Amino acid sequence: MSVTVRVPAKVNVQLAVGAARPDGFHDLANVFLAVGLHDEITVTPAEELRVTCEGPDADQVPLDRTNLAARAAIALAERYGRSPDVHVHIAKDIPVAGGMAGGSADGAGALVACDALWGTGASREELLEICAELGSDVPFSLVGGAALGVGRGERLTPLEVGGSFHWVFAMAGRGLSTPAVFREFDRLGEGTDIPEPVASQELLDALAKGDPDALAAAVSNDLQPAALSLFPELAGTLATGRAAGALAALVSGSGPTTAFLVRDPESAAAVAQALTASGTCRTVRTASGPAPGATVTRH
Ligand SMILES: C[C@](O)(CO)[C@H](O)COP(=O)(O)OP(=O)(O)OC[C@H]1O[C@@H](n2ccc(N)nc2=O)[C@H](O)[C@@H]1O
Ligand SMILES: Nc1ncnc2c1ncn2[C@@H]1O[C@H](COP(=O)(O)OP(=O)(O)OP(=O)(O)O)[C@@H](O)[C@H]1O
Repeated sequence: MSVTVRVPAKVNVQLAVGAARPDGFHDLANVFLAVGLHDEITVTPAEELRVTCEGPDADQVPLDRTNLAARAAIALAERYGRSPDVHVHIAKDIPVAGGMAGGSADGAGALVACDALWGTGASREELLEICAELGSDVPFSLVGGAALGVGRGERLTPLEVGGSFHWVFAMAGRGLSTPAVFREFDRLGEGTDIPEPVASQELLDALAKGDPDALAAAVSNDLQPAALSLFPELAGTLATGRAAGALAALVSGSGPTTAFLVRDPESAAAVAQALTASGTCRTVRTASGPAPGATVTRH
């Protein structure tokens, strides 16, 4: 018997970042949109907890107990006083260390899968609490759709979205460490007054209307200057997508994946082709959002 769960990647259509808190984290106004790029997590009863991974980036995924999927299984097992002895298999399509919440997706997926396999009957609130302990992005990977995250990004309010938005994503040749990007944000902001992060009303209205032009005018990412400072070549990728007709071009979360909002699938194909031809990125993918959160696909 095994359970398979499908979990989406995310792009941050707004990422407003406040000053560093005493605990080292930053308060955020984080507007998440789940997009149709997925990891699939399968859990099967086993002699002991073990993790395997397949996919283009599999060699970069830790297979020990630091893997977020393993940590999720352990956290749920501890809460229910049982052993976490499962084989967790990750079919990985979300780029690793790409700013698209790949590890977080696997954490949320393993949690939902183990919950179903073990029949723990945990409430949604309990699962979200465990997600928040695992990482700031993990609760959103569970709920999907679109949501505003405040605090570290873990306190979510679901958002209404009036249509589907089309995106092109350019994956870079190497990853960026999320803590390093936040540290660079702190360094670049030294000596300046950093305002409280707030969600943009224009952006929320654009999402609610499903209006890509209005969304393009409102997207923002306060981590982008820090990501570009650590990875200057991304500027060329952003310029290539803009020149090919993207309505907006931005770094996804902490990067280095770059995200291009486009009007329709035809425009997506043109932008994807230009990015591929430019040789400024490793892989190019198209996807649309919102996409549903962690979903059991086989039980
Ligand atoms: C950049 C984003 O992906 C945007 O959605 C998230 O804010 C990062 O979420 P995540 O990868 O789940 O991050 P966590 O595992 O919670 O934290 C990793 C590290 O990122 C930094 N971090 C993360 C979230 C936050 N609100 N402030 C931070 O400063 C901290 O250095 C932390 O040690
Ligand atoms: N299941 C997992 N998949 C990928 N990386 C994992 C996983 N578990 C732990 N990690 C570790 O987490 C690091 C960050 O990987 P991840 O793919 O989650 O980054 P990310 O997508 O940039 O995250 P975010 O967008 O949430 O900031 C990796 O370099 C790896 O060492």
